Amino acid sequence: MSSEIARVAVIGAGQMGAGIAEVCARAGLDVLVCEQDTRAVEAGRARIQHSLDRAVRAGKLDRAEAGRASRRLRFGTDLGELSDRQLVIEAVLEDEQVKTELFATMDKVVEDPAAILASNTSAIPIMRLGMATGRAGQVLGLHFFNPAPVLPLVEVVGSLLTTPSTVDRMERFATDVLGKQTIRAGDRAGFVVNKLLVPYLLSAIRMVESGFATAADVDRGMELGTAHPMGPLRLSDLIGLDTVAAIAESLYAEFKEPLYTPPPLLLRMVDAGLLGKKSGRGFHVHGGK
Ligand SMILES: CC(=O)CC(=O)SCCNC(=O)CCNC(=O)[C@H](O)C(C)(C)COP(=O)(O)OP(=O)(O)OC[C@H]1O[C@@H](n2cnc3c(N)ncnc32)[C@H](O)[C@@H]1OP(=O)(O)O
Ligand SMILES: NC(=O)C1=CN([C@@H]2O[C@H](COP(=O)(O)OP(=O)(O)OC[C@H]3O[C@@H](n4cnc5c(N)ncnc54)[C@H](OP(=O)(O)O)[C@@H]3O)[C@@H](O)[C@H]2O)C=CC1
Repeated sequence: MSSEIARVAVIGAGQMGAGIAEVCARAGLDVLVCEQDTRAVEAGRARIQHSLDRAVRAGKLDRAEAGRASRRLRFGTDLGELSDRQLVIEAVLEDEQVKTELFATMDKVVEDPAAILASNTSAIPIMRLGMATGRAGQVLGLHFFNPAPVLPLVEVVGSLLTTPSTVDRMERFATDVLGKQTIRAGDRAGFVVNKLLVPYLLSAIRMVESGFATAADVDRGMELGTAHPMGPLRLSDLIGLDTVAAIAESLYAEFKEPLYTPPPLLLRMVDAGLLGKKSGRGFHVHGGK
């Protein structure tokens, strides 16, 4: 059944939306990428091209196949173009109001009543997104990991109202079509991975905030001492400090446990526009965005 999905859309072409769109195009799907304006479209297009070129340089992707993947991507700014899509994956910023408004619009615009609406949210309960639509049975979380073309996992999250056939179908789609590996997670803020990962990132930020250790030493400690590919401050910078703060807010709102509260240093860095890799500076300075 999963092979029936040929026409997908990805909304948002930031670091995750671009990565998910690339994964879908490389899997042979017809991909529409929607962004807010032409500036964001061009930034998203460049992000995907850069990543495809990188895969070609690394010998992971044939140049001709990269060209075919590029040609499977179409970009636009008009959500009306979603009308013929069979699956829409939302990957805009981690803001519940923005996402619920978008789900309501997607529901109106996508014509096929059997089409599936998915969110790449890091932590927002799927039920809230489903309830913004008239098809909560076909709304679920498809949570990719950064960088999406590289990391194999997709968390599949059904809400209380998502039909079991939707969850089964999307699990097969993620494995058989996209070549990912899946786990199922319950519909609680943060699902499985972020509920474990984010308190660790917040603890590392608290260590830096208190002067207990420097960001460089915390990162070196975890990289050299536990073989993590990147330490928690560098990883927070990769994710985006605005996104880390938003995930912490969702976790705290759901569980009311102090370990989920965003440290003031994190909030001040977000206020200052020090968002990590995407803004050029966070806990570390980054050469490229
Ligand atoms: C917040 C959420 O909701 C959920 C999340 O995503 S949590 C964050 C999860 N992500 C992580 O934990 C990332 C941890 N870090 C890593 O896995 C690695 O450091 C990394 C893959 C990002 C980079 O790996 P590295 O070995 O340091 O660098 P590098 O050698 O440049 O890259 C390794 C490979 O990834 C590829 N790669 C790295 N960044 C990439 C990107 N942004 N896009 C595409 N490909 C990328 C490289 O091309 C390279 O491919 P080859 O092995 O085929 O050459
Ligand atoms: N970063 C990560 O490691 C991971 C993030 N996620 C989740 O993926 C989603 C996207 O995150 P990420 O790609 O990192 O974020 P980015 O900041 O890289 O991209 C966010 C995207 O949302 C767009 N956007 C901003 N405001 C609006 C709006 N009002 N309406 C529509 N689109 C808007 C942005 O466009 P513009 O450029 O014009 O502002 C941009 O394309 C979030 O839900 C996040 O939690 C999931 C897994 C990992």
